[in-house]
Amino acid sequence: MARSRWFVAACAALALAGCKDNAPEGGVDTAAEGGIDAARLANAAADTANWITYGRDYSEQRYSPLDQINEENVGDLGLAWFADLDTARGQEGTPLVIDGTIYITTAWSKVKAYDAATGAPKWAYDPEVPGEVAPKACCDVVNRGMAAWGDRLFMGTLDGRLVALDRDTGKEVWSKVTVDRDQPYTITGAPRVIDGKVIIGNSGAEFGVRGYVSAYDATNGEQLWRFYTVPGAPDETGSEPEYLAKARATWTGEWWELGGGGTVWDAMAYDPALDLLYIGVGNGTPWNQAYRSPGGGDNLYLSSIVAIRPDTGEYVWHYQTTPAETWDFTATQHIMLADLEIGGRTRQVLMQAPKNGFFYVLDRATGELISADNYVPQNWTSGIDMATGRPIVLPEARFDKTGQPFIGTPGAAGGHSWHPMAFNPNEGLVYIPAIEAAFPYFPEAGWKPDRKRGMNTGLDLAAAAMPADPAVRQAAREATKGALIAWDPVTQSERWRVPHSGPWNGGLLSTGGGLVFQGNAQGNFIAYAANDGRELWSFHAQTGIIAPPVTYTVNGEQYVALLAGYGGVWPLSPSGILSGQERPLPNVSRLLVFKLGGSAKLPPPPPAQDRPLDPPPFRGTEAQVASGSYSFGRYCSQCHNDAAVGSTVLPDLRRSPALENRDTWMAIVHDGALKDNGMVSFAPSLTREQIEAVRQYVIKRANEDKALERQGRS
Ligand SMILES: O=C(O)c1cc(C(=O)O)c2c(n1)C(=O)C(=O)c1cc(C(=O)O)[nH]c1-2
Ligand SMILES: [Ca+2]
Repeated sequence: MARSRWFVAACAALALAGCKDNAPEGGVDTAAEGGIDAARLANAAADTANWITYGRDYSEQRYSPLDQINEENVGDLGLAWFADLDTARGQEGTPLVIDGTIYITTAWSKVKAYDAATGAPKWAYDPEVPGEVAPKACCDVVNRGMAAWGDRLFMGTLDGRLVALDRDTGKEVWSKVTVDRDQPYTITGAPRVIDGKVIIGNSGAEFGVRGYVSAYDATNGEQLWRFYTVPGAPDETGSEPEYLAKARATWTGEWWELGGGGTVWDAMAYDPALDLLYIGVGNGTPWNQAYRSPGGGDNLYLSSIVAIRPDTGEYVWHYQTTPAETWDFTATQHIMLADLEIGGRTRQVLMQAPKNGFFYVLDRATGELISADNYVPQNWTSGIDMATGRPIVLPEARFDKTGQPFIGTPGAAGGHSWHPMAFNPNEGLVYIPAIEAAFPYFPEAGWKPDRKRGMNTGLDLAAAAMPADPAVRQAAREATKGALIAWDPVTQSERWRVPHSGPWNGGLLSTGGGLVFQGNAQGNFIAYAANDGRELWSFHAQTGIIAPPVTYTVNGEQYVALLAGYGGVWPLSPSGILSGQERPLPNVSRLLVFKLGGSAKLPPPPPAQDRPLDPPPFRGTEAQVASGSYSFGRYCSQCHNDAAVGSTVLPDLRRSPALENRDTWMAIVHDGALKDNGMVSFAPSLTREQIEAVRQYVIKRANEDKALERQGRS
């Protein structure tokens, strides 16, 4: 096939020496006139009016040169318009803005389009994800965004579809199921489009799946290639590509039974000149390596950054951040590309601040480790051995080997999660929405997987539950924080930081106006000075913010937009007392759009509707509490919080009216009365006796917390 129109255009636009013809024989060429094509995507960084791909451009820098809103005038920023959303779950999406229209994805994989200047709704799309899919999602029913190509938009749905929508009408053009629906796969991450190929990963490594990314033809949804991140069952040995055969030698036991993990659930980036697609690979299943790969081994390509050819899915290089990972240390975090002056020469680098707490700078052509240093405190490692590129792991951290509990820092939430970072080329800084939170890893002796319900971690999540002890709780609160960190990737050092009272804050935007924007758990959307972190402006959004902002122009006027709506893993799974919120904020999901002089007002916040903590008296037995506590940790705490100390996004079971009545509880937990809301039946995994024991456990927990509340010591 001759060089296609778009490709010549992209090369000309980029003036890239390395730009070469790599279109496959009979490959796709779906660039539409006036739509998004390769040239437009390659030029996205300079296209300040728009935000046409997840990370703003293929390098995922989330830096916009726009400077109409700047350090001098940001105090005049005000709400231009807002739109209420029809879900009250975590909003993590990055909007796309294309030629005056803003497109968002919300929780439950819904899509909406609005006039980007006025907020007039244009269309809405609902893929009608069945509520029953929710428990397959480890970390809320979230969606992070879309990709654009031609006159279409592409998104993954929580139930594993890749959907193509007509950008003008929101009508579905095609839809493909990208996963085995009998397995606990979901999709939360945004696809990317390269050369008419839609690249999409998936999620599920807390439960038991085999990770991969796939490419689909944007024209018709035909699958073009699939790249597995971990080797499959032994019967695949003969047919597997070399990179998987190499990986096979780094595993032992029967890892394929639970899939091995290695999901590509968030980060991707693309270098058009090198023609390399970078994917971030997640943790293993189960977390505890003693059960996953009992003889040890690096378990490639878990926790790795892998470079692949977007045309063919061919492996090029990899860098494993955490060999033999056992702490849920994903390397799925934001992958950002930049050209930096290091050691007197310009290096083409790839940067990542994955969960394990190291900030990595790699050569993105070769995967060579240039430097790494910790951006948050760590207690699992004493640093990186630069000769091998491997972390030096402290023996006590390997709970899988010692069989002893380990309180790890960073923990399973990571030093940084999916919340996007941002770059400022003028300051030479990467801004990191960092997390400082430990996790109690208690290995479970004699652990057995459950393929039907609940997480498969190989840990005893009940043994590590937060006790009703005010001193322990206070210590945990003090140790659980967040920060906006301005990181110099050349010197691997922190230039400044803004401390946050809680760990779970919003993704970032950096602008040519010398600003860094971030929302936080307290519900404040704040503009900081890019050079020293001074707070310059703030807006209260009535709900916690986790999503990253974007910026764009319409008719020459600059706007800043973001989704508000607290959720994601933190409000669902860790104890609700570790939110860092001064007062619990409800989920009020909205799209908020700001401009200079904007004067729109939000309606008054909804009244606090917390039911009082007023449980029935505890009349259960100690045996019930022991059984119920174990089941709660394994099956319930994923969504209803550690030790049942709820937050504001999902029902706080300590306050549930169903606690009063055994039959009501059974109708919900055993019979699945609320399955359409996501609360499925747990009968496949738990007997009626065990379900009743969970009720008794929650009643006991609620009474303990009520007693503390009375003493004013919760
Ligand atoms: O292993 C996986 O497949 C997987 C998927 C996801 C996801 O899709 O949201 C998360 C995680 N892991 C994870 O470890 C994690 O901390 C996490 C946080 C969030 C979130 O949206 O708040 N998702 C996920
Ligand atoms: Ca995970």
